[in-house]
Amino acid sequence: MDFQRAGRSRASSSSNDAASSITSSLELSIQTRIFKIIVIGDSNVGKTCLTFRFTGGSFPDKTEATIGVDFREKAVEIEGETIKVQVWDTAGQERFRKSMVEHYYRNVHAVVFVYDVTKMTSFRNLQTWIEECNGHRVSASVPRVLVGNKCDLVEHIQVPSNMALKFADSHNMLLFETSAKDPRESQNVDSIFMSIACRLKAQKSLLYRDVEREDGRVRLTQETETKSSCPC
Ligand SMILES: Nc1nc2c(ncn2[C@@H]2O[C@H](COP(=O)(O)OP(=O)(O)OP(=O)(O)O)[C@@H](O)[C@H]2O)c(=O)[nH]1
Ligand SMILES: [Mg+2]
Repeated sequence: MDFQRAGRSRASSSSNDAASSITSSLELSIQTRIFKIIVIGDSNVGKTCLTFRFTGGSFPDKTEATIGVDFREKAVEIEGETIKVQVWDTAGQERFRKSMVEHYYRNVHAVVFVYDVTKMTSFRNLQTWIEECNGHRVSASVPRVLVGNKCDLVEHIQVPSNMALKFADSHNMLLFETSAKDPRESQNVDSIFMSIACRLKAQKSLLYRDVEREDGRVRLTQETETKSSCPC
Protein backbone atom coordinates (compact mmCIF):
# COMPACT_ATOMS: atom_id res chain seq x y z
CA MET A 1 0.00 0.00 0.00
CA ASP A 2 2.87 2.34 0.72
CA PHE A 3 4.07 1.76 -2.81
CA GLN A 4 0.72 2.93 -4.18
CA ARG A 5 0.70 6.07 -2.09
CA ALA A 6 4.26 6.99 -2.99
CA GLY A 7 3.59 6.41 -6.69
CA ARG A 8 0.45 8.57 -6.80
CA SER A 9 1.59 11.57 -4.85
CA ARG A 10 4.86 11.92 -6.72
CA ALA A 11 3.32 11.41 -10.16
CA SER A 12 0.76 14.16 -9.68
CA SER A 13 3.44 16.80 -9.19
CA SER A 14 5.70 15.79 -12.09
CA SER A 15 5.69 15.59 -15.84
CA ASN A 16 4.63 12.41 -17.66
CA ASP A 17 8.26 11.50 -18.33
CA ALA A 18 9.19 11.85 -14.71
CA ALA A 19 6.12 9.84 -13.74
CA SER A 20 7.05 6.98 -16.02
CA SER A 21 10.61 6.94 -14.77
CA ILE A 22 9.34 6.86 -11.20
CA THR A 23 7.07 3.99 -12.13
CA SER A 24 9.95 2.03 -13.63
CA SER A 25 12.10 2.53 -10.57
CA LEU A 26 9.11 1.46 -8.49
CA GLU A 27 8.83 -1.67 -10.55
CA LEU A 28 12.50 -2.39 -9.97
CA SER A 29 12.22 -1.97 -6.23
CA ILE A 30 9.04 -4.00 -6.12
CA GLN A 31 10.71 -6.75 -8.06
CA THR A 32 13.51 -7.01 -5.51
CA ARG A 33 12.36 -9.60 -3.06
CA ILE A 34 13.20 -9.11 0.60
CA PHE A 35 13.81 -12.10 2.84
CA LYS A 36 13.43 -11.35 6.53
CA ILE A 37 15.72 -13.52 8.65
CA ILE A 38 15.79 -13.20 12.43
CA VAL A 39 18.80 -14.19 14.51
CA ILE A 40 18.04 -15.26 18.05
CA GLY A 41 19.80 -16.85 21.01
CA ASP A 42 21.30 -16.03 24.41
CA SER A 43 23.07 -12.76 25.02
CA ASN A 44 26.81 -12.79 24.21
CA VAL A 45 26.74 -15.76 21.84
CA GLY A 46 27.84 -13.53 18.95
CA LYS A 47 24.64 -12.72 17.03
CA THR A 48 25.73 -9.17 16.32
CA CYS A 49 29.20 -10.29 15.22
CA LEU A 50 27.81 -12.97 12.90
CA THR A 51 25.37 -10.58 11.22
CA PHE A 52 28.11 -7.97 10.96
CA ARG A 53 30.46 -10.50 9.36
CA PHE A 54 27.83 -11.45 6.78
CA THR A 55 26.64 -7.96 5.87
CA GLY A 56 29.82 -5.96 6.44
CA GLY A 57 32.50 -8.59 5.81
CA SER A 58 34.40 -7.96 9.03
CA PHE A 59 34.47 -8.64 12.76
CA PRO A 60 33.51 -5.60 14.85
CA ASP A 61 36.26 -4.33 17.20
CA LYS A 62 33.79 -3.80 19.96
CA THR A 63 30.13 -4.65 20.47
CA GLU A 64 27.60 -3.74 23.09
CA ALA A 65 24.53 -5.69 24.07
CA THR A 66 21.89 -5.17 21.40
CA ILE A 67 18.86 -3.22 22.52
CA GLY A 68 15.65 -4.21 20.79
CA VAL A 69 16.88 -5.00 17.30
CA ASP A 70 19.45 -3.88 14.75
CA PHE A 71 18.72 -4.28 11.06
CA ARG A 72 21.39 -5.20 8.59
CA GLU A 73 20.84 -5.79 4.88
CA LYS A 74 22.78 -7.33 2.08
CA ALA A 75 21.83 -7.70 -1.56
CA VAL A 76 22.78 -11.09 -2.92
CA GLU A 77 22.42 -12.55 -6.37
CA ILE A 78 21.01 -16.02 -6.80
CA GLU A 79 20.54 -17.46 -10.26
CA GLY A 80 20.44 -14.00 -11.77
CA GLU A 81 17.94 -12.60 -9.29
CA THR A 82 18.94 -9.90 -6.83
CA ILE A 83 17.49 -10.57 -3.41
CA LYS A 84 17.70 -8.39 -0.36
CA VAL A 85 18.58 -10.41 2.72
CA GLN A 86 17.30 -8.41 5.66
CA VAL A 87 18.86 -9.67 8.87
CA TRP A 88 17.20 -8.82 12.18
CA ASP A 89 19.89 -8.95 14.85
CA THR A 90 17.84 -9.32 18.01
CA ALA A 91 18.69 -8.69 21.65
CA GLY A 92 19.48 -11.74 23.77
CA GLN A 93 18.84 -10.00 27.06
CA GLU A 94 15.24 -10.30 28.18
CA ARG A 95 15.04 -6.69 29.38
CA PHE A 96 16.13 -5.41 25.95
CA ARG A 97 13.75 -7.53 23.90
CA LYS A 98 10.46 -7.60 25.77
CA SER A 99 8.59 -4.94 23.82
CA MET A 100 9.98 -6.11 20.46
CA VAL A 101 9.28 -9.83 20.42
CA GLU A 102 6.04 -9.58 18.43
CA HIS A 103 7.85 -7.58 15.73
CA TYR A 104 10.64 -10.11 15.44
CA TYR A 105 8.36 -12.95 14.48
CA ARG A 106 5.88 -11.07 12.31
CA ASN A 107 6.18 -12.18 8.66
CA VAL A 108 9.51 -13.84 9.29
CA HIS A 109 10.91 -15.94 6.43
CA ALA A 110 13.61 -17.83 8.33
CA VAL A 111 15.03 -18.17 11.83
CA VAL A 112 18.70 -18.56 12.82
CA PHE A 113 19.26 -19.95 16.33
CA VAL A 114 22.73 -19.20 17.72
CA TYR A 115 24.59 -20.76 20.65
CA ASP A 116 28.16 -20.36 21.87
CA VAL A 117 30.17 -23.57 21.50
CA THR A 118 32.16 -22.59 24.61
CA LYS A 119 29.07 -22.17 26.77
CA MET A 120 26.87 -25.19 27.43
CA THR A 121 24.09 -23.08 28.99
CA SER A 122 23.62 -21.21 25.70
CA PHE A 123 23.11 -24.61 24.00
CA ARG A 124 20.70 -25.85 26.69
CA ASN A 125 18.71 -22.62 26.41
CA LEU A 126 18.01 -23.29 22.72
CA GLN A 127 14.95 -25.25 23.78
CA THR A 128 13.50 -22.09 25.32
CA TRP A 129 14.24 -20.08 22.18
CA ILE A 130 12.53 -22.73 20.05
CA GLU A 131 9.51 -22.65 22.34
CA GLU A 132 9.32 -18.87 22.08
CA CYS A 133 9.47 -19.16 18.30
CA ASN A 134 6.75 -21.82 18.23
CA GLY A 135 4.67 -19.73 20.62
CA HIS A 136 4.60 -16.97 18.02
CA ARG A 137 2.96 -19.18 15.43
CA VAL A 138 5.99 -19.41 13.16
CA SER A 139 4.94 -21.93 10.54
CA ALA A 140 6.76 -25.25 10.29
CA SER A 141 7.56 -24.36 6.67
CA VAL A 142 9.75 -21.45 7.82
CA PRO A 143 13.36 -22.69 7.56
CA ARG A 144 15.31 -22.86 10.82
CA VAL A 145 19.06 -23.11 11.07
CA LEU A 146 21.32 -23.79 14.04
CA VAL A 147 24.65 -21.99 14.43
CA GLY A 148 27.37 -22.85 16.94
CA ASN A 149 29.61 -19.78 17.13
CA LYS A 150 33.12 -19.07 18.55
CA CYS A 151 34.73 -22.23 17.13
CA ASP A 152 38.05 -20.35 17.09
CA LEU A 153 38.22 -20.87 20.88
CA VAL A 154 39.20 -24.52 20.36
CA GLU A 155 40.60 -24.98 23.86
CA HIS A 156 37.29 -23.98 25.45
CA ILE A 157 34.72 -25.95 23.49
CA GLN A 158 31.99 -27.36 25.73
CA VAL A 159 29.38 -28.40 23.18
CA PRO A 160 30.52 -31.43 21.17
CA SER A 161 29.63 -31.44 17.48
CA ASN A 162 27.78 -34.76 17.69
CA MET A 163 25.53 -33.42 20.45
CA ALA A 164 24.72 -30.32 18.38
CA LEU A 165 24.14 -32.40 15.27
CA LYS A 166 21.72 -34.68 17.09
CA PHE A 167 19.80 -31.66 18.39
CA ALA A 168 19.74 -30.07 14.93
CA ASP A 169 18.52 -33.29 13.33
CA SER A 170 15.78 -33.73 15.88
CA HIS A 171 14.52 -30.24 15.10
CA ASN A 172 14.91 -30.55 11.36
CA MET A 173 17.58 -27.86 11.21
CA LEU A 174 20.87 -27.55 9.36
CA LEU A 175 23.86 -27.12 11.68
CA PHE A 176 26.71 -24.68 11.04
CA GLU A 177 29.68 -24.55 13.42
CA THR A 178 31.69 -21.44 12.76
CA SER A 179 33.41 -18.33 14.05
CA ALA A 180 32.42 -14.76 13.40
CA LYS A 181 35.91 -13.77 14.51
CA ASP A 182 38.15 -16.01 12.42
CA PRO A 183 38.44 -14.48 8.92
CA ARG A 184 39.07 -17.96 7.47
CA GLU A 185 35.50 -18.82 8.48
CA SER A 186 33.90 -15.88 6.71
CA GLN A 187 32.73 -18.02 3.78
CA ASN A 188 31.13 -20.39 6.23
CA VAL A 189 29.28 -17.48 7.85
CA ASP A 190 28.12 -16.34 4.41
CA SER A 191 26.87 -19.81 3.63
CA ILE A 192 24.55 -19.74 6.66
CA PHE A 193 22.58 -16.90 5.13
CA MET A 194 23.08 -17.91 1.51
CA SER A 195 21.77 -21.41 2.14
CA ILE A 196 18.65 -19.88 3.68
CA ALA A 197 18.23 -17.43 0.79
CA CYS A 198 18.60 -20.27 -1.72
CA ARG A 199 16.07 -22.36 0.12
CA LEU A 200 13.60 -19.49 0.30
CA LYS A 201 14.06 -18.76 -3.37
CA ALA A 202 13.41 -22.40 -4.19
CA GLN A 203 10.36 -22.58 -1.96
CA LYS A 204 6.90 -21.65 -3.03
CA SER A 205 6.84 -18.08 -1.90
CA LEU A 206 5.01 -14.87 -2.38
CA LEU A 207 6.41 -12.88 -5.22
CA TYR A 208 5.59 -9.28 -5.82
CA ARG A 209 6.55 -9.75 -9.40
CA ASP A 210 3.73 -8.65 -11.61
CA VAL A 211 3.16 -4.97 -11.53
CA GLU A 212 -0.02 -4.02 -13.29
CA ARG A 213 -1.13 -0.51 -13.93
CA GLU A 214 -4.81 0.32 -13.61
CA ASP A 215 -6.01 3.90 -14.10
CA GLY A 216 -2.45 5.10 -13.68
CA ARG A 217 -2.13 3.32 -10.38
CA VAL A 218 0.35 0.66 -9.59
CA ARG A 219 -1.22 -2.54 -8.38
CA LEU A 220 0.71 -5.39 -6.92
CA THR A 221 -0.34 -8.91 -7.64
CA GLN A 222 0.90 -11.88 -5.73
CA GLU A 223 2.15 -14.92 -7.51
CA THR A 224 3.43 -18.20 -6.27
CA GLU A 225 6.31 -19.87 -7.94
CA THR A 226 8.36 -22.97 -7.43
CA LYS A 227 12.03 -22.95 -8.37
CA SER A 228 14.14 -26.03 -8.15
CA SER A 229 17.81 -25.62 -9.01
CA CYS A 230 20.04 -23.53 -6.80
CA PRO A 231 23.82 -23.28 -6.70
CA CYS A 232 23.96 -23.55 -2.89
N1 LIG B 1 36.39 -15.56 20.17
C1 LIG B 1 35.25 -15.15 19.62
N2 LIG B 1 34.55 -14.15 20.19
C2 LIG B 1 33.38 -13.77 19.60
C3 LIG B 1 32.90 -14.37 18.41
N3 LIG B 1 31.73 -13.78 18.08
C4 LIG B 1 31.51 -12.86 19.02
N4 LIG B 1 32.50 -12.84 19.95
C5 LIG B 1 32.60 -11.98 21.12
O1 LIG B 1 31.49 -12.29 21.97
C6 LIG B 1 31.01 -11.10 22.60
C7 LIG B 1 29.53 -10.94 22.34
O2 LIG B 1 29.31 -10.76 20.95
P1 LIG B 1 27.95 -10.09 20.38
O3 LIG B 1 27.94 -10.32 18.93
O4 LIG B 1 27.81 -8.71 20.87
O5 LIG B 1 26.86 -11.00 21.13
P2 LIG B 1 25.26 -10.95 20.95
O6 LIG B 1 24.79 -12.35 20.84
O7 LIG B 1 24.90 -10.02 19.89
O8 LIG B 1 24.77 -10.37 22.37
P3 LIG B 1 23.40 -9.56 22.69
O9 LIG B 1 23.33 -8.41 21.75
O10 LIG B 1 23.52 -9.14 24.13
O11 LIG B 1 22.27 -10.52 22.52
C8 LIG B 1 31.86 -9.94 22.06
O12 LIG B 1 32.88 -9.67 22.99
C9 LIG B 1 32.46 -10.49 20.78
O13 LIG B 1 33.71 -9.92 20.47
C10 LIG B 1 33.67 -15.43 17.82
O14 LIG B 1 33.35 -16.03 16.80
N5 LIG B 1 34.84 -15.77 18.48
MG1 LIG C 1 23.89 -8.24 19.85
